[in-house]
Order: sequence, then C-alpha cells, then structure tokens
Amino acid sequence: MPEADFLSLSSRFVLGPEGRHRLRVSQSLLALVAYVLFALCQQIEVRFGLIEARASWWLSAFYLGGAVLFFIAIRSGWSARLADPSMTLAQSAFGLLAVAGAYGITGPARGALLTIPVLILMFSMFRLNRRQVGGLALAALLLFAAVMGWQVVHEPARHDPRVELVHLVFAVIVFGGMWVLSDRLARLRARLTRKRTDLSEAFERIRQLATRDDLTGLPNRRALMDSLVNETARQARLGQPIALVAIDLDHFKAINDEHGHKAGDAVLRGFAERALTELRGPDVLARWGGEEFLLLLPDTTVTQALSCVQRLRERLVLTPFDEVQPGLRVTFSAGVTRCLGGGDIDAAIERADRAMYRAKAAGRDRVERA
Ligand SMILES: Nc1nc2c(ncn2[C@@H]2O[C@H](COP(=O)(O)OP(=O)(O)OP(=O)(O)O)[C@@H](O)[C@H]2O)c(=O)[nH]1
Repeated sequence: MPEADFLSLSSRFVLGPEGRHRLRVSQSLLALVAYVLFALCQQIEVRFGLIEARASWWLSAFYLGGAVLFFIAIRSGWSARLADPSMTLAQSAFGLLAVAGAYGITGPARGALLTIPVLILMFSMFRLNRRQVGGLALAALLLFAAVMGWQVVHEPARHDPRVELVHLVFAVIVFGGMWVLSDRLARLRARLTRKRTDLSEAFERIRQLATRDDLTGLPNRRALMDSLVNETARQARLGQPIALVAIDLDHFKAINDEHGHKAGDAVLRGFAERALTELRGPDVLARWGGEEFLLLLPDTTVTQALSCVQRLRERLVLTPFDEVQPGLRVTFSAGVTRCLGGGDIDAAIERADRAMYRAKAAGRDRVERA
C-alpha cells in the first residue's frame, strides 16, 4: 500500500470521516496529547525528587483516564446529542480540576502551573459565551485558592504562606484578565455574526436583483439564459427534449393607453401569476422584456408544448383581469420550437420569436410552431 494511502486510511480510522465531527475529534485528540505531555513533565519532576511518585501516578491516571473518556465520547459520536458536541465546558472544567490537583502535589515548581489555566480558558473562549468563561475563571480561582489554603494548613513546611499569597494575587490578576478578555472577544464575535448576517442578506438581495424581474418577480433574461444552458446540458446527458415558447401579449400598448401604465403593470403581473398556476415545477417562465415572455419547458416535446400553451390561453379566457378593469380580457400570441442546446440556444430563441410574429401576423391570440 502506498505511504500516502496508508496515512490517509489511518487518519480516517483515528479521526473519522471528513467534516465538522472530524475537527472536534482532532481537537480532543490534541487535548489528549497535551495531557500525555503534562504527565511526562510530571515524571521528570518525580525523577528530580520534586513530586512524590505515588501522588503523581494517581493524578496522571485521573486526568489521562478522563481525557481518554472525552475522546471516546466525541469520536464515537455519543456527544453529538449534546448542545455542544465538543463538550467544551466539561473539558475545560475537567482540565482546570486536573491542573489544580497538580498544583496541590507539585513542589517548588508549582508556580509555573498557573500558566496552564490561561491556555485552557483561551481555548474555551472560542466556543463558550462570556458568562460561561467568567464562571470557569471564577471557579478556577476558587479551586486554586482552596488548594493553596489546604496546603498551607496541612503542609506548612512545603507550602510557604507568603509564596501562596503571591501566587493567589497573580492568579486573581491573570484569571480576572482572562474574564475581561473573554468579554471583549464575545462582543467582537457578536459584531462579526451581525456583519455576516447583514452580508448574506445583502448577497441574497443582490442575487435577487441580478436574476429576477422587479415587476413580475419572474426570472429575468440572464436567469433564463442560465437555466437554458443548464437544462440543455442535462438534456444532452439524458436525451430528453426541451421546448421553448416565445409569448407576447396582444395589443398591450392599447391597455396602457386606455387604462394607464399602472394598469399595464398589473396586467403583466396578473399574466405571470395566472401562467405560473398552469406550469409544472421544472418549467421556467421568464420576462424577456416589455410584454414579451419566454417559457422553457424541460422534458417536453413541441406537441406537448403546444397543448401547454393552449391551456394557458384557455386560462386567460376563463379569468379576465377583473382586478385591473372589470371584464378586461387579455390574449397573447406564441411561437413554439424545440431547443437542441449548445449552439442552438440563440437560434432556438430566434425561431420561437419568428413563429410568434407569424402568429401575430395571422391575427393574434394563437400559437404557431417553428
Ligand atoms: N405598463 C408597462 N408597459 C410596458 C412595459 N414594458 C413595455 N411596455 C409597453 O408595452 C407596449 C408594447 O407595445 P407594442 O410593441 O406596440 O406591442 P402591442 O401593443 O402589444 O402590439 P402587438 O404586440 O403587435 O400585439 C409599449 O407601449 C411599451 O411601452 C412595462 O413594464 N409596463
């Protein structure tokens, strides 16, 4: 097996399939590695005679066991049922407990351990809210204060009260600082989230403006061209026919002249609404410009398209535009062609257009095939 394949297979075995879950698993694995390093450091201190061996073994067993359990809970997918599948709060609290325990058993070098809660709190800031981070910082402070107090009382020979007091003051400054920092970070995150929402709303609006006709809400010319390209590519794969229909409302200028431009707008909207109720989901009716529409009918032969257009005509006969002017009837002329895709798109539009003009010339309110 090539080396690269072996590596990707073993990383898949340890971390699971790609995705958010894998990110969580790799983070908990990283935490496990950190605990192992921490245990090794403790062993060095044991060798130096700074820590008692038995206490060190017990504590190492506690936090390594905990870290393995967290890893299993996340890797197995069990934690996915929780609100935070990364178990950030639990992992951070556990880490702080382990460090406080280590502080209790570590000899003169224990002051260095005060830097580790900073690391834990910094990691937690990316996932937890400021109340949770504040709670963790306060809990860590109380935990350390309790361990310091307990040691001063029970082992005054090894734990000088003056040194513990200095450590405690430093802990207050550092943990307090972490809380202030988490507050700033939370505000920054909230601002970023707001900006991201604004940005995606603006993007959606731009997309609408670029692809929709403002008056009717139908796809515009550009969106129809995109649909044509996509559909004809699909047609090439599946061998299905596509029909294209050019539709132009009859005597629309007269409607504008007699009833006003607003009434003309309402007729365009009304036509779009009526037509959409007669079409299937995959059909695309677009406003091509003015009072002209283009209809794309995927998986439809020209004969089927002719009966679809016939249905539209009947619909307009049955539902006059009473909302514009009581009894106002609107008709259209249409031209139908088959679109073969690729280089035929422009040619098909032209064929449908020419057929539609033939329908106009033949007296309007009719449909011609190209
Ligand atoms: N109200 C309104 N009118 C529009 C819009 N776009 C184009 N028009 C008008 O549509 C009319 C089209 O007129 P013509 O091209 O002469 O077509 P027609 O009167 O429908 O005649 P035939 O197509 O030959 O049946 C023009 O008066 C345009 O001003 C629009 O968005 N709203």
